[in-house]
Amino acid sequence: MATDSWALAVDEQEAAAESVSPREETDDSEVSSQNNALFFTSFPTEDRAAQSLLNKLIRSNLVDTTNQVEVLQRDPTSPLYSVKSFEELRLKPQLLQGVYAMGFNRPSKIQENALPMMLAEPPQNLIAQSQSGTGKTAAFVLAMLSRVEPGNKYPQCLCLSPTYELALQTGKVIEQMGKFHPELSLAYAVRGNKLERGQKISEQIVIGTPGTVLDWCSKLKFIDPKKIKVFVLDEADVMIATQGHQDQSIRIQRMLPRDCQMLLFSATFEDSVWKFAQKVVPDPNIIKLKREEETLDTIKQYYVLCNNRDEKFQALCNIYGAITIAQAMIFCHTRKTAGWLAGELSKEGHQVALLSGEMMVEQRAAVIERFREGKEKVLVTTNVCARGIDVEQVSVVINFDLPVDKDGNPDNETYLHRIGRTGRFGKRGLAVNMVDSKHSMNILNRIQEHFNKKIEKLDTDDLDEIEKIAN
Ligand SMILES: Nc1ncnc2c1ncn2[C@@H]1O[C@H](COP(=O)(O)OP(=O)(O)OP(=O)(O)O)[C@@H](O)[C@H]1O
Repeated sequence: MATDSWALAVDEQEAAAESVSPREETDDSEVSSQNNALFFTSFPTEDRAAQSLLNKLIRSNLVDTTNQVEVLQRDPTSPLYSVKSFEELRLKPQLLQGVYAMGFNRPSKIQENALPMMLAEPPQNLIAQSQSGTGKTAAFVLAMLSRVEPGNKYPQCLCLSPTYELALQTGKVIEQMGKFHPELSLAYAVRGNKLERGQKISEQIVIGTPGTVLDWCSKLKFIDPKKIKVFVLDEADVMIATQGHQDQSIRIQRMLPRDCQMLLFSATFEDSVWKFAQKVVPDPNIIKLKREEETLDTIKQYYVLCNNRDEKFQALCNIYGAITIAQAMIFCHTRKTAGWLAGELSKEGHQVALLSGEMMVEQRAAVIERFREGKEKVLVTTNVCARGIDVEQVSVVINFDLPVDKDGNPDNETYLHRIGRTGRFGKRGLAVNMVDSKHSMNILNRIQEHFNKKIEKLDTDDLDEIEKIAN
């Protein structure tokens, strides 16, 4: 594909429209004098004595942070492996405190490799790929927190997320990691955060979705883009490959100073997107995975043969009947199927949450929050939730429908992001794909070929077999 025609055409199909809903980008820049305390955060200092004790316990390993992670962080073939400690990464003391308070013992591979590049002087650009759930967010958040000058009360770091709920999630990570830096503050440039016209914001870090950030930088002038030192694109490939996001991101980039540091992160980069990224980011450092490294061995992948939707539902019930599932995410192709499935699961007595693209972004964020808190154990969704969402307890991902693009071809990137909602940071995960036709078997085979990874067949009528895969 030529680099100038790489952008995906606006997707006509409902399913693709879900992948990144444009909803959060519509008309979110109205000006009002509403109270926005929710969207502006300064970082409080906590009880330091208690915190320092906790830090010591964590460092001395008296507070357990799952054995599995410990083991993987010592395995050179694991993406969590690291030879360095956080101290060796030369983070500021307040950030070290933040990192340890979050329960992190050692950096992951991407953190160990990317941080020195991101913190080098003079600042260097970076395009980085690392598997889902391996700590990319923490990596670029630490870079931003390291680069801001707290005494300067204006935005210096700008981070773009493709969706409202991801922006909120990343914002929470910034707040947690920066909480020992009381003089730092964060603004959320998202739909619903309405400011007085003419206001200049004083927060040093801004996290937001592209449409709102663009308005804040241009039309509304809440941010002076010329003062931005670090520009982060999270889920960079989807930002580049989605027409609306791409236009907005490029327009923001053009307003930034020439020497502004650009950091692009994602778990996946389709070839044409990767080439484009290299074109728009001057002299980047590059961290790229080989194709066979993209999938995580900690996520076991299976498929189930069915003949129709009802059989897929029955297979799902059998899985639930055989194994204990902490929390599950189930992906459907359309809102309609997601709605139907959520209804059927509820009838079976499951606590189900439904999340799809037609919901208001605030509603979507609330649904995710309830799911994160464990109020619902099953989240039925579409591609709108395929990326980035980090809920530790998700032990199973079900592809009720396999991910396909608008031409009906396998959407390998979405597949990887969907199954990556489980198996976060060394946890074990299970991904089950429902295959209901020759066509979907063909899709599955092509996904296997793409990643050169065998997806095993599972007979869901055999309860013993299901039990085995969960062990
Ligand atoms: N060094 C670390 N030690 C322990 N846990 C960590 C560390 N770094 C990150 N984590 C945790 O691992 C989980 C996954 O991290 P994160 O969300 O940053 O992954 P990601 O690579 O951005 O994933 P995705 O590709 O899905 O967006 C989070 O819950 C995070 O708190």
